[in-house]
Amino acid sequence: MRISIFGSGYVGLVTGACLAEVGNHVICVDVDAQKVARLNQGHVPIHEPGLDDLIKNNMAEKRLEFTTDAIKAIAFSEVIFIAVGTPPDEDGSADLRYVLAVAQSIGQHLTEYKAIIDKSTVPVGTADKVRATVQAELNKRGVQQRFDVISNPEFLKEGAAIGDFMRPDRIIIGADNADVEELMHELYAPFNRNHDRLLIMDIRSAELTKYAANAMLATKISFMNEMANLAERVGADIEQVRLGIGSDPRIGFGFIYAGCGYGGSCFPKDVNALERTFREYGMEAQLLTAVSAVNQRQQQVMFAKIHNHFKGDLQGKRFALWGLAFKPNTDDMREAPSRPLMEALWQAGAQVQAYDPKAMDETRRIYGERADLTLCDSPEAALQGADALLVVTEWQVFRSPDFKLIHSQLKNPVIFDGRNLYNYNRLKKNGFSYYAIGRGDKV
Ligand SMILES: NC(=O)c1ccc[n+]([C@@H]2O[C@H](COP(=O)([O-])OP(=O)(O)OC[C@H]3O[C@@H](n4cnc5c(N)ncnc54)[C@H](O)[C@@H]3O)[C@@H](O)[C@H]2O)c1
Ligand SMILES: O=c1ccn([C@@H]2O[C@H](COP(=O)(O)OP(=O)(O)O[C@H]3O[C@H](CO)[C@@H](O)[C@H](O)[C@H]3O)[C@@H](O)[C@H]2O)c(=O)[nH]1
Repeated sequence: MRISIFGSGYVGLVTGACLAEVGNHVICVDVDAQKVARLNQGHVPIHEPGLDDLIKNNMAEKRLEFTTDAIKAIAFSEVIFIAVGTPPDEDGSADLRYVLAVAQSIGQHLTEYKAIIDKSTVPVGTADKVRATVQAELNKRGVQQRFDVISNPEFLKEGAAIGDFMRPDRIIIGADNADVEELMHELYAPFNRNHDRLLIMDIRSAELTKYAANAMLATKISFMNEMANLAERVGADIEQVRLGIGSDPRIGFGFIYAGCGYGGSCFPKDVNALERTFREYGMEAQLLTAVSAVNQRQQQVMFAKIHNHFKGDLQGKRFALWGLAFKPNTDDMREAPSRPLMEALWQAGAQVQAYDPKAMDETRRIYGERADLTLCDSPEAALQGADALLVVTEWQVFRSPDFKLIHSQLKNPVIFDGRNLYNYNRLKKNGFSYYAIGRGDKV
């Protein structure tokens, strides 16, 4: 098929590369001319495992191209994906201005039938707004032209995005007629060979499914974080509780890891946006309000433990910080728990010596040069002369470190582990002060 994709971010690039990989001809459009120029030179702006090769190979095979030329992309394609950002507005609701700008542009240039597929995460009712925006532009031009709007929310996880797209658990399609259902079956056939992964439903249900999925996952995490805080008080170990409850298949092991809070570009924003949707309809989202509040508090828990350990005196202290990205296998720092932690430490007069396998450039971009932040070349370099080690992101490389080396490099053998990576008793036995999340240390 001939496909165009508006938005060359995480979702647009992965969608474009994967659809090109199975033989489609894909044009990716972005308004960021610099990004497009760099993509055309083979420079992929994000770290996502496998994405570089997929993009380069498909560009070389001339199945994938990048442009700022929306008119060319609209004219070329039978199917148009909208995969632009839907960042939070001031009140927490999803800002639809980028989605509707694409819809407007489609309406201005539509000359033959197109299927418009919304892949961005958008509140219930957005497909209607997209349809109305396109139609208004057609009306202005006095053009009568049929088009369809389809909801097809994306469920990829950063760091595992290619696998998620190529081998999806499910492909949600919100459609309102049989022709587009058939078109969607054809589009997704290469990803749908062994089991039928397509779940076709009405458009509003598809739009709500996306928010409900993220809100459920965020709820599981906040629930466990709340339990972890209780576990500390009552002398229980959340890691044992996790194993104990996860083995009940009705609960499952996924997304029940306690830690220093969830981050990323999706959970915080989508939980808030869903809460706003409740309010818009005169309802109160009691559970979701609590899920967000628990997460915000959880992002402060590591700092509270550090503050208590050092009896409030953090002025001039130095901290080795392992992990800046919001999760492993990405360089994405959006809403990363490392950020409020570093900012609180700086506020208290402390210095940070940080290392992350992929997010160093992004950290430099966000914070620039500052005297209280040193970006180190290795996890070991970050340790030198530090008063304690803080583990914020569970990169594989941090899982089995050389504890003797850590002991010798740190000024004090103290570890604050925001991801419960280490053996609590062994570290205590080896002379470390070890603070994890929900593991019995009543600081
Ligand atoms: N990042 C994820 O893991 C993920 C997963 C599932 C769903 N989503 C959702 O998908 C959407 C996109 O997320 P993302 O992380 O890829 O965003 P992103 O911020 O990484 O990328 C969005 C891109 O859209 C471009 N853009 C803005 N206006 C445009 C226009 N009019 N025409 C063409 N391009 C335009 C921007 O320049 C940017 O490059 C959001 O709604 C998000 O909630 C994200
Ligand atoms: O048990 C867990 C699992 C995750 N996290 C944290 O939760 C955040 C989000 O993790 P994850 O869901 O793996 O990453 P995302 O790439 O943000 O993916 C989520 O958000 C995407 C955007 O909507 C959806 O497409 C995905 O299905 C959904 O998992 C990260 O900070 C994790 O550290 C925990 O604290 N405990």
